[in-house]
Amino acid sequence: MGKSVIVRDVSKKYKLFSNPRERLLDLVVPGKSYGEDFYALQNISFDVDEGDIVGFIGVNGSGKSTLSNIIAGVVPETTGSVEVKGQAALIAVNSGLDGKLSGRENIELKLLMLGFSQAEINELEEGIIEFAELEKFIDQPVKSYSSGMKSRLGFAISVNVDPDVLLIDEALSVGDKAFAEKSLSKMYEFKEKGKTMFFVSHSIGQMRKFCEKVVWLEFGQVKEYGPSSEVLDHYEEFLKEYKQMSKKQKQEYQEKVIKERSSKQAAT
Ligand SMILES: Nc1ncnc2c1ncn2[C@@H]1O[C@H](COP(=O)(O)OP(=O)(O)OP(=O)(O)O)[C@@H](O)[C@H]1O
Repeated sequence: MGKSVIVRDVSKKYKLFSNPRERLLDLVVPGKSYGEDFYALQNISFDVDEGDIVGFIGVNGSGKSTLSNIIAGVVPETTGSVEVKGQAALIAVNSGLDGKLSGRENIELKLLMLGFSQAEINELEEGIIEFAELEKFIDQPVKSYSSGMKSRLGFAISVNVDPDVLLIDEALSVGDKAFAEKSLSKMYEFKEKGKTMFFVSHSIGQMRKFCEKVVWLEFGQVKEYGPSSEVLDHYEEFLKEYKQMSKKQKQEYQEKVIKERSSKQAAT
């Protein structure tokens, strides 16, 4: 079996500004940099085989969504590289939908951007609307949709384009149970077809059931990558302690992890 996704030394740097003025100065003053560099991801590397189902876990702010967005090609990496064999599609709450456009227009726009012809779009459109259960609302602007409706639309588009790599970012946590079950069975269908999938969730139970491997991200770095049962056992142990921490202790813990990581990087 070949490699499906190769992530090499990927870092994502954001600039953090303490006020709007600083952001503006950074934009307009030539040759000077304002704000503070912040690495949402730092030197991430791992490989995924074709047909693997990989979960991303980690506490809030660990970089799970940033990494999914980079693999999907929605957000560019600052340094490093990501190779994806075939086409990747991301399903995330609110991702890639334009609120001003109707549901139907969003479907058409997304498919056009993915390179489908008008004839192919016509063929796919009704199936997507039906899967999303949005027949009555499909010509309303997406900004009037509930988060569950948006998530159903995003899910329906992404699974119906039949991508080689599917990334699902918390999309099953919103919306109703019946749709979540329908989505899950679609995901099992993908699994049967041997597609590569990434799954971001805070639900360890869902992840145990569905994922074979898990990447545990800790504030921008890979803490562990391996068979899901093993990594999830370790993560659960960690969470027990982490949940006991006060807000201040959590902050200090995060700062310590980032500091250690940065000094390790500086030393290499
Ligand atoms: N556009 C941005 N500008 C600045 N910082 C950002 C931006 N996007 C994300 N970040 C920061 O990067 C870090 C990682 O965010 P990310 O959303 O990837 O984490 P996550 O693990 O998905 O979190 P959660 O579980 O809360 O969804 C966070 O500290 C976040 O504040």
